[in-house]
Amino acid sequence: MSAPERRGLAVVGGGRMGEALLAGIVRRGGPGDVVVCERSAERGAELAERYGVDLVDLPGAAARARVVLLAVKPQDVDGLLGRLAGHLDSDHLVVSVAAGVTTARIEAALAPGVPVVRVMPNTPALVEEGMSVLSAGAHAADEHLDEAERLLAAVGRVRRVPEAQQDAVTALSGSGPAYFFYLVEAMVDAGVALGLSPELSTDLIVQTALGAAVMLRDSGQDAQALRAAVSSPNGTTVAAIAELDRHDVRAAMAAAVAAAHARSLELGAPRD
Ligand SMILES: NC(=O)C1=CN([C@@H]2O[C@H](COP(=O)(O)OP(=O)(O)OC[C@H]3O[C@@H](n4cnc5c(N)ncnc54)[C@H](O)[C@@H]3O)[C@@H](O)[C@H]2O)C=CC1
Ligand SMILES: O=C(O)[C@@H]1CCC=N1
Repeated sequence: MSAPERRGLAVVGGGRMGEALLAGIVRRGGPGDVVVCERSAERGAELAERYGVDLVDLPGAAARARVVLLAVKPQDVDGLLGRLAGHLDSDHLVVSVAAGVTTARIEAALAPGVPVVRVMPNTPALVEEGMSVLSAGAHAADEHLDEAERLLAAVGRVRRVPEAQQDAVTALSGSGPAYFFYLVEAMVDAGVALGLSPELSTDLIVQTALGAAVMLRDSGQDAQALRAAVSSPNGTTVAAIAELDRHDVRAAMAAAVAAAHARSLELGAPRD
């Protein structure tokens, strides 16, 4: 008997990241061949209704989809694979976004030869400004990377790295949106402390963040040059940056990224 013709995509795990990817992919290509599988029945029903996709169980996900995208927490990956493995074969493509979890660990839980691609996306995928970084597992050929790239390209930019770099990528672009949100929280609070309303302070900072990001992307100048252009001699910006240096904000950022990297490695360590 020949293998069944499978098409489409199953998103397994419809939490914050699963939904961000689902939303972007459906917005681009429509709900067509997309299904969702979610442990929480209530959450699953909410996603099915919101995006017009079918809600399926794990066997249903494997039966309907060629690409099975795992978006559960790293701690839940092993349990999930234990229930899913028997339904997957080498005609599937497994795409995992779980931080830290290596392709070798996923492959070990699956039938021999099932291709696995590890991806580190980020939540701006929700607004089609995601950064997704792909690595091939042992059985993933270029065609599998191309397929994963086409999928993720619907929600933003895509790059490829050797898997050894994925924990560093996770610490930078995976967690990175949170670092910018943290800065925005601090800047809005600082504006409020100076007497601005929270609404005005937020508006000023969000537009400033957006403008700065577009300049970083489009101006052809690097961050240091752009910062120099804001910093009038003996002016306000120089006074502000001196305070950031005095509080060693660069060292704090380096320590934060190193902590995220270490945690990604920890999450990837095989379970007992
Ligand atoms: N949140 C983020 O910014 C990013 C998250 N990731 C990765 O994405 C994965 C998910 O993270 P979040 O969405 O933040 O977590 P989350 O906790 O919001 O979502 C996980 C979802 O998976 C569901 N789930 C758990 N076991 C399941 C199973 N056996 N079958 C079906 N559904 C199941 C849960 O009910 C939950 O809705 C993690 O591995 C994380 O490392 C990667 C990049 C960025
Ligand atoms: O915080 C986490 O573990 C996930 C992975 C990268 C962003 N969120």
